Amino acid sequence: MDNRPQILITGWMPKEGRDILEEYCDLDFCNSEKPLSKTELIQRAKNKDGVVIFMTDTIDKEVIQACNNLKVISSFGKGFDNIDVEECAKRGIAVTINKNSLTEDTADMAMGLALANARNILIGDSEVRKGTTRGWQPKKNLGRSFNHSNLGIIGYGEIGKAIAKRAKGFSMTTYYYDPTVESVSWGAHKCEKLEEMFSKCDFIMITANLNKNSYHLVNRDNISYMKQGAFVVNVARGSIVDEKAIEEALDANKISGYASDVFAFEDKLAKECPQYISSGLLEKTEKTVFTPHLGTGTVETRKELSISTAKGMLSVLKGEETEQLITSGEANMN
Ligand SMILES: O=C(O)[C@H](O)CO
Repeated sequence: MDNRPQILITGWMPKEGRDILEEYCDLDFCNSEKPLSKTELIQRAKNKDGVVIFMTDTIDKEVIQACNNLKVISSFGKGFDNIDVEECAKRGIAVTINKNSLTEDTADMAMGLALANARNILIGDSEVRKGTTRGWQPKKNLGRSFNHSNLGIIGYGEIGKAIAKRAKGFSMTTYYYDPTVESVSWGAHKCEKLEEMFSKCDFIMITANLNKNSYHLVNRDNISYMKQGAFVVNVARGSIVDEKAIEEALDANKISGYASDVFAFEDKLAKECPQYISSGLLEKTEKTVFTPHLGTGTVETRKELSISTAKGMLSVLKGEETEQLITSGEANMN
């Protein structure tokens, strides 16, 4: 790097990553938790060599075309459904993501959501706080066992495998659906068809990338193959499920629960662009558990993400190889 590259960081990012970048680059750091508007984003990114972006930014064709000096976009995360990767590839802009930094915490979150949902942890918490319980009762709030159940994982990448590792500790039998992966790690059984997996599993966990193949992958048709009373857990992207179909399946008692950290309203790819979670889902407090995209929300993981994002960007700027690089919008499901 002859001249110091000019880098925009579009939002707040832990100091550790900024320090790494600052050694080699000049930073324009938006120290804010509120995403930049498209106009502000273009304004600040257009003369930069690199941009660190977050899942709340939309890097579409218009942004990419307006920033014709850009050499690298580094996402502070793993998902890249908010970036027009094909347009980047066409224009020779490198895109880096974080393949491993968030694996373990996201897998923990999936297990936590499943347990909270199936074991009525939030309902119990609410009763204790309201003083509407006498403590132990013989048949009130009975949940379903998580241990020794059948688990189905959609998307068997790093997060899927980290969930399967945890499932072993719960003595679960694990299946996965991922056409791009052949793996027997953690004793998981591959299912060629989603319907086949659905028909076997008590818990379904979604960890796949959102792209045009996985959009509404869990839909009205294939929910009908799910075991009566199954639980669905989503730590990937809201639009991988058809939220309306989930709502109907809960109403019909086809499934017992939906626990999700992610929502269609967050997704740039969502065709229907909902404003928020439907009131129909929100009202089902006994059957649903929701968290506001906290899968990577630990001090440790956010720090690790900042370091790894900075390193990914520097590798590109220095012309070094990095496994963080992605080149096509149709990368596999992991
Ligand atoms: O894809 C990701 O990186 C996460 O969902 C955002 O924290």
